Amino acid sequence: MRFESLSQIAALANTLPARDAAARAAALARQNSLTKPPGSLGRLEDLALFMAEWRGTDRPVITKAQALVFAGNHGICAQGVNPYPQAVTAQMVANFEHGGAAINQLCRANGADLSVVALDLDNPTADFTTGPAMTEAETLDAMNRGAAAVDSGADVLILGEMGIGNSTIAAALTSALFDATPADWVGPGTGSDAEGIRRKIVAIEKGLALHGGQNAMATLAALGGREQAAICGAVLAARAARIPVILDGFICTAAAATLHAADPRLLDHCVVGHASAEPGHRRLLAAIDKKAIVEFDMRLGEGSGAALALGILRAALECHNGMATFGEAGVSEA
Ligand SMILES: Cc1cc2ncn([C@H]3O[C@H](COP(=O)(O)O)[C@@H](O)[C@H]3O)c2cc1C
Ligand SMILES: O=C(O)c1cccnc1
Repeated sequence: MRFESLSQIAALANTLPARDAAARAAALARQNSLTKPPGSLGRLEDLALFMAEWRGTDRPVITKAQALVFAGNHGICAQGVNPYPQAVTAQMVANFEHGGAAINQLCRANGADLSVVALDLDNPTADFTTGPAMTEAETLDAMNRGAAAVDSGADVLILGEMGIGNSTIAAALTSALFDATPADWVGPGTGSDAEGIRRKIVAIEKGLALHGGQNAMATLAALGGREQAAICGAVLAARAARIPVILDGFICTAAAATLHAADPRLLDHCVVGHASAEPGHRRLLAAIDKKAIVEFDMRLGEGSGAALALGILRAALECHNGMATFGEAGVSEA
């Protein structure tokens, strides 16, 4: 999949694959024949049907789970919005590569193959308080790198991000896309105090004054960053290959929410792994009408909440595929 222009993105909702209603119906029929009262596995049943309708089979399996973490650096750090220095982005990329980060452990625990894609870390995007963060060409390049990283042989894709300062980027995007009250979207990120949070709000207000009122993809270019654009590219490439996606916390979901603002159908194949403790995430989940799989008071990023939720998804499919039917087990029905 290659993106040539930002103005073509919204219309992809008309041409990309849609849910397979027949596979979903067949999976539901199986589910209702399994040795349990109908619906008694709650959201595990919803997840199995979600996998069925995107994989196009009544017995979906996860043979290969791919996890992708995109990393980028941000000019907005010049506004003092980040407690940690920008150098931490590259240092954490090295940590991912050496297996020392939380995401490495959560991928191993839940059976995902992790790749990290560092996007021009030595060349941060522009400070959006003084001009657009990215040109259209830079945005498209990052989207294409995100799309190219997707393994079309995967059965599920976990997405995450690393980029010091990007909790401000996420709140800027959600303010511009959903409602222009930055104070409703900003939070501590890695640990900003009240003064730091005030600096975030001021920076976002300046960004909205300069770049507000544009369409969703132009907003991504003006206020977003490379890892946000790469997440959008990966979400779309996954859709083209009918690969369901697990989004992570506030920052990852805010990136993908750009696509929702372009056309809500573009996120039909995405679930949200966890509800982050970053306060804007709850509000964002309501705005895009999605319910997180788990709520574990995590606020890390890196794809950590999505990787944790992969374990739940695997459990859902073990039940769906492995349980006996009433007939097979000789159990009496109601
Ligand atoms: C050691 C470390 C590991 C991380 N892993 C993810 N993040 C998370 O924190 C950053 C966003 O927060 P802020 O906007 O406050 O900079 C992102 O890089 C995000 O992935 C980390 C942050 C740190 C410091
Ligand atoms: O929810 C997130 O994605 C998040 C929250 C704080 C810091 N980094 C990421």
